Amino acid sequence: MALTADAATNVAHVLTEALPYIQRYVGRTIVIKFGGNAMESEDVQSSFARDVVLMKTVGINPVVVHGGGPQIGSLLKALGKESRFVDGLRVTDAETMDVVEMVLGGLVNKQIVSLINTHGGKAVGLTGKDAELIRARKLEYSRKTPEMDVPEIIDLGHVGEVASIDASVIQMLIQGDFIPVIAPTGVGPDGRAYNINADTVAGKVAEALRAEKFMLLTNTSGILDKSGRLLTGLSARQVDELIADGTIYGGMLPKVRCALDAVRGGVRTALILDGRVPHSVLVELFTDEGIGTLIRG
Ligand SMILES: Nc1ncnc2c1ncn2[C@@H]1O[C@H](COP(=O)(O)OP(=O)(O)O)[C@@H](O)[C@H]1O
Ligand SMILES: CC(=O)N[C@@H](CCC(=O)OP(=O)(O)O)C(=O)O
Repeated sequence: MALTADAATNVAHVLTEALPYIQRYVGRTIVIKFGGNAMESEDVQSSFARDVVLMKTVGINPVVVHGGGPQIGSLLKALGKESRFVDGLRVTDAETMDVVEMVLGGLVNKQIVSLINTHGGKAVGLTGKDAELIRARKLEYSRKTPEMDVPEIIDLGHVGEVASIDASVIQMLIQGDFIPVIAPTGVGPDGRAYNINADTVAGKVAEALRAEKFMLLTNTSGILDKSGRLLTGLSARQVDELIADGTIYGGMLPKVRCALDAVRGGVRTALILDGRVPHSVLVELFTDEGIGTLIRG
């Protein structure tokens, strides 16, 4: 059945609105962090994969870094192990580290790779161990509240921080028209695996690639204020205030911190947006309105 004249005008409007954005982003790299919470529905995974393939098809270079926190939690639970978090970071003993590698590098990574390929893309899955893409060291974690005289040191086990990113393998894949899909596990100097927060890895990858845009897809419409309203744009100072008064907490902490680091490290824009909304990546990239919270340096 043919479109009505009104519907045809709407379709034409959407397509032409996208043109200047496509022209702006052609040849540029966009790093997308796909969070474990956002990826829980099959529809969302599928629409995400289509968006990524569409980007690549029009000449943009998407690089995917995924999470998988809830998926790690489910397997740990099935194995009778409890998950414990400190400020959004999973306390990772040796057994947990094995599960993290299995779930992130195996299950979740291959699921995303396979979906992108089903939609006509050429995705290649990597962990930090592949070509030593993500070199890591143990994260020495400490925190201090106003009531404490000295900072409290907390041993998070096999949790790492990024020492360096070797972007050469990613660049090679981009040039070969592949879509890199990266799991956030790092490798230490002794070959040991480290569990790194996926937001942190994605931010460092975006910096190393000097990405045009860094998009963090999560399970809220962006950063919300105390009454649940979306904050559409935040400066570094506003972020500090929202952390200090407890509005930003838990899993949102690594997200805002790495978004800030990324924009300070040369990424043009960082955004936190709702990955549960189908095609949120395309709406953000190709429409005048955009969605989510924009983080400024
Ligand atoms: N100010 C805030 N606005 C929105 N979400 C927040 C805020 N502070 C904390 N959060 C929490 O952060 C969560 C997102 O982080 P996380 O669960 O780690 O997601 P992901 O799996 O996508 O990385 C939200 O679901 C919410 O519970
Ligand atoms: C150290 C640490 O906390 N690592 C995370 C890695 C996965 C992740 O970050 O996944 P999401 O993006 O889905 O939360 C974890 O073990 O859950």
